[in-house]
Amino acid sequence: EPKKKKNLPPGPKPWPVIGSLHLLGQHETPFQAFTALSKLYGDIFSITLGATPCVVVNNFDSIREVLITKGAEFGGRPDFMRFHKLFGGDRNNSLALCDWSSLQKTRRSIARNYCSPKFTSLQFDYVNQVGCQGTRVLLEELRSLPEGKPVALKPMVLAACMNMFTQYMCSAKFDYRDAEFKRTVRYFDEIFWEINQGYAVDFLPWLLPLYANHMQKLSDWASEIRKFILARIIEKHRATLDPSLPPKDFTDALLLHLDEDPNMNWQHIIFELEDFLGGHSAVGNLVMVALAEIVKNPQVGKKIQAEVDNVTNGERLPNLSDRTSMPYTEAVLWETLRSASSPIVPHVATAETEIGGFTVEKGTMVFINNYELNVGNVYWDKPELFSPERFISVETGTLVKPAHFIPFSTGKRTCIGQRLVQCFSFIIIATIMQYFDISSNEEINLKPCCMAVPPDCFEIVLHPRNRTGAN
Ligand code: HEM
Repeated sequence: EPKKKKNLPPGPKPWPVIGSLHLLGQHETPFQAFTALSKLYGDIFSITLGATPCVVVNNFDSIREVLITKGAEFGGRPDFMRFHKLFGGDRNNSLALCDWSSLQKTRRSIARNYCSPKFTSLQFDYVNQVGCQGTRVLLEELRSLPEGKPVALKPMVLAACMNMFTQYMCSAKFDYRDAEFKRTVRYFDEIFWEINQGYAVDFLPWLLPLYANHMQKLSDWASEIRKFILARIIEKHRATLDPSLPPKDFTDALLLHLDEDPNMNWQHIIFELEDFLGGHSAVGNLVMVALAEIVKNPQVGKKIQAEVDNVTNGERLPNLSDRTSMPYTEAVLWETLRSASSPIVPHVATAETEIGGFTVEKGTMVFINNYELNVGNVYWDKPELFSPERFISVETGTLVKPAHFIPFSTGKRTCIGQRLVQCFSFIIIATIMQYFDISSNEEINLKPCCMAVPPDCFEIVLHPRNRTGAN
């Protein structure tokens, strides 16, 4: 049988050594550069970055083909040095940065129960309880601050999120003033900011010596975090674990699995827990971006307040059972996810395959241009506006999610934490807005294509609301 001729996607001709990396530098972010290049070369184009062959997919049909129809052929992840540094020298220790494997299948299935609780389950009630408790502590902290002064809200929001995660997954919580806890939350946030940046060194490994200090910092942060988790969380669990009882939390479930499954080792357990606890940084950063949008768009804050006042009658704090009656608040979170447009982790083709009829060779890195899905004129009316109303049906007043809106990706490597994100961020935003009007004395600049704000970011001014009849 004659060999079929390869029909590779069109794209810019690479230069020696750097490939087409310079083209990405012509825009504020690589994803904006991808959109510009797609106008020249089409929705599926190839580009060489350093020496790495890549394909960029820019429209919903081809994105669906990569993530769903052919998800099994695009289950790999890129081999960036930074990823190895963060995970004890091997990125396959990480749930999000590993290649697909049967180990990954096991790890995802242990996590699913805890991180994607069904809405009617006991687990879900527990998420609600933990989220409300954690938010009450945050509220007390915020109410004790001097009124009308700018405050660094981020460390407090992150501490609240971390306590929700440690309480939910490890039955442990910590004082905001506990120095080791504070430091751990800070290191997690440094790492979250870090993995949200793109670096030329990812594609030009020979630059590595120049980044020696930076890489060392990454390893150090990760090992400090590991020490905290071992000393302050795992040791106690191990001492009290009773294998004859059902696991009381995610940590127990992981430890029990260690005894039962020969494919799991001690390293896997620690890293899996670390990965999931790290999810609190994503929630905290999302909350900060949502607060920034509320400051920039004061009418949004007023509408959240009207909704939460109406639902709680000013007599109690909001909780997850209010979500269905608070579509606007929920829509603010969706609109935050849309406008921030956090990148989807690149996938890698594990075999030769095709996208939209174009050949994609084994080992090709595939970038999903979800920036285009989130802000393209083809998909949205006035995409540049922050308008939560776009997610609310005019006829029914309920939430509607367009199929092309996939902030957590889709398919076999879709985000495992999305339910927790939606639950915890809802309670925090609804509660803060119930108690405070917020503003800022500085101009807040948010980076496009990024859900992260820097560890030391903008300050917020909290003005207690005049809520007559409220407690
Ligand atoms: C604002 C918050 C978050 C956003 C926007 C987000 C988004 C995403 C996206 C786009 C992916 C990539 C999926 C793909 O490659 O196709 C992903 C993967 C993942 N996310 Fe999230 N995520 C968030 C928070 C969380 C949290 C809180 C957790 C943990 C509790 C979490 C756990 C994971 C894991 C484990 C993966 C890797 C799945 C795999 O590769 O098999 N995420 N997330």
